[in-house]
Amino acid sequence: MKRSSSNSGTSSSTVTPESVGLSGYPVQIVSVGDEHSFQLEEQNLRAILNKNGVKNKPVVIVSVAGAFRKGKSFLLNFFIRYLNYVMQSENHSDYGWLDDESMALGGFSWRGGAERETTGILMWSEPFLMRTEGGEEVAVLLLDTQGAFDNKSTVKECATIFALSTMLSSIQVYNLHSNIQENDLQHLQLFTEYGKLATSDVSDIKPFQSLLFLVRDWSYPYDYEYGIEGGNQLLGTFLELSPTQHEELQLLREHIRSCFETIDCYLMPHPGLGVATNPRFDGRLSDVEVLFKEHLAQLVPQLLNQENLIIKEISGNKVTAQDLVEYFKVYMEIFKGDTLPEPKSLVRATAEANNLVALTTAKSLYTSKMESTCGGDKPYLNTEQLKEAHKIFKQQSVEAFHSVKKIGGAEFSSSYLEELEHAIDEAWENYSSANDAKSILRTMRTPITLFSCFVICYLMSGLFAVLGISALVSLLNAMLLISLVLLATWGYCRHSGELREVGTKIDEFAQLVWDLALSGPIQKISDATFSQMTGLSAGAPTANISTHTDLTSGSRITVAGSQDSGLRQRKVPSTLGTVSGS
Ligand SMILES: Nc1nc2c(ncn2[C@@H]2O[C@H](COP(=O)(O)OP(=O)(O)OP(=O)(O)O)[C@@H](O)[C@H]2O)c(=O)[nH]1
Ligand SMILES: [Mg+2]
Repeated sequence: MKRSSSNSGTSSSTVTPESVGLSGYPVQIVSVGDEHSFQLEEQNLRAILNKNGVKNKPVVIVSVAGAFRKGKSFLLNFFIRYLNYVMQSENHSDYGWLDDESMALGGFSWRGGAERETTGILMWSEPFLMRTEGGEEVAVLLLDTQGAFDNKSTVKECATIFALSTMLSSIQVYNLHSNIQENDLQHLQLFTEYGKLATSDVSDIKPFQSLLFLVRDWSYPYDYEYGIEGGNQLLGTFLELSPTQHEELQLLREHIRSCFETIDCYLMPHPGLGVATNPRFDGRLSDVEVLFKEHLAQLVPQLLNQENLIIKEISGNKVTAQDLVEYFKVYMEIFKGDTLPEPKSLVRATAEANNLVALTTAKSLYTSKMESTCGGDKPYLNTEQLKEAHKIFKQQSVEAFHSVKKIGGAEFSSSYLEELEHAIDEAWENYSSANDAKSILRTMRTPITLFSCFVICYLMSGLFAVLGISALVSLLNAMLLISLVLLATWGYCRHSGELREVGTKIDEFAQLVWDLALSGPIQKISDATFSQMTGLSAGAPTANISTHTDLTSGSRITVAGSQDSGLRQRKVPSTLGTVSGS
């Protein structure tokens, strides 16, 4: 996983993570190519999200976005300090997390100076495994983003970074400076349109979860005091709808409120000139204004303590770390164009990823069950039992697919369902032939058949010789010879790996002989053994109740169902709601 190196700024220190004892480091996951194009660093992203112990965990994604040079990375590093402290402390308490006033601030690269520092989008290399208030273990991911409105980025570039981080985060911190301005809302315009479309049919799902307007260097505490109360009063005024407002402003405010589950505002005091203008400032708290520290101590837990962690959800489904890769890929595709995507193509992109994730999850359910039933190291399984297992696991997999709420409607999902069933049927072919290969009978069928022919011909020719029917004797001798030659040739082909077609032809011939002449009697012997052992007459379907062993847990399952299928007959919902499914 490639770590990102901090730009060699013209001014003060950029404190490296290891210099402050951090084992994690910033990883570039979206880089800016020439021509202002964006590139997903998929390998880097997978290296973080596909880690064992992380990939199946629901994710909390905290992103900080906004104008450049406004302390975004600086703030994120206090998030890192807080999360590390809580993870390492006794019973995960955050008490005293800011006590160390002499420690320099490391993590995402930050520094003073006029030139921008952060480019693209970076993710902290170590997800923080935390427990939510409900006790669910989640992976907390931190995203640092390229600042907007600098002299090197196009408007589209800034809007794309902001859009990507908003689409992908569960908590978007919108980092503003000194006040909330009307144009700050313009950035949210795209989401209001997207939000309307994405939730058009299901009003109880909001497309985005938490948006925090974080106003840095707030200088009017006499109007609205520092903190979340003052901030939400300011926000209330700012987002207020009034009849005298222009319709456009009214619509924007209405839609913003309808897009985010929670919208808050926090007013942060100025950290002091030592922070803002001292080129040698290294982030130690002893150089920071007391009031700023006090509000850090309030703001950061407000976002990150376990009661406030917000799990990323898309169309009502929790997103796991490995799902997130699919969403990143689809969104990167859609933002690749020269212009910002239309809201409806954003909805389509989300629907694609949402269905893809449902398909991948359902498919891995099938393969994990089949692996534990007839995987590589499992012994040969009777074909009928294996077929039954396949049917049951396929049914469960389809049900799992349908259980995920979908965006885009049943029509859109049907192609993914077909793809899932096709993939399962393909996998079934492999499992069934792999299982066959384990059956001695199957692998040795050709030599067993040829050798049985040889013995039968030998015995028969002896019998007919005694009876004096010479024509049959010579015929049987010829057949005996042929089976011997075929057996020797087959052995050579298998051993040397040459003349494969000849070997296959001999297998086909032996299969034919087996089906015609041998399988019947052998089947009778095995049925007799089966009824001897179970007291049941083999093969006859039991009226309406079929029992089978749940081949994963080994427990016996009795299912009501038609005589021959032994399957739970369950009607699969035919259509799904446009946004939320069955
Ligand atoms: N005035 C002020 N300066 C701050 C604040 N927080 C950090 N800084 C300073 O702002 C400068 C930039 O900090 P960064 O964290 O690199 O800013 P950024 O927003 O990540 O900048 P880009 O990566 O270029 O987008 C540093 O000198 C910080 O010390 C704040 O709340 N107010
Ligand atoms: Mg930065």
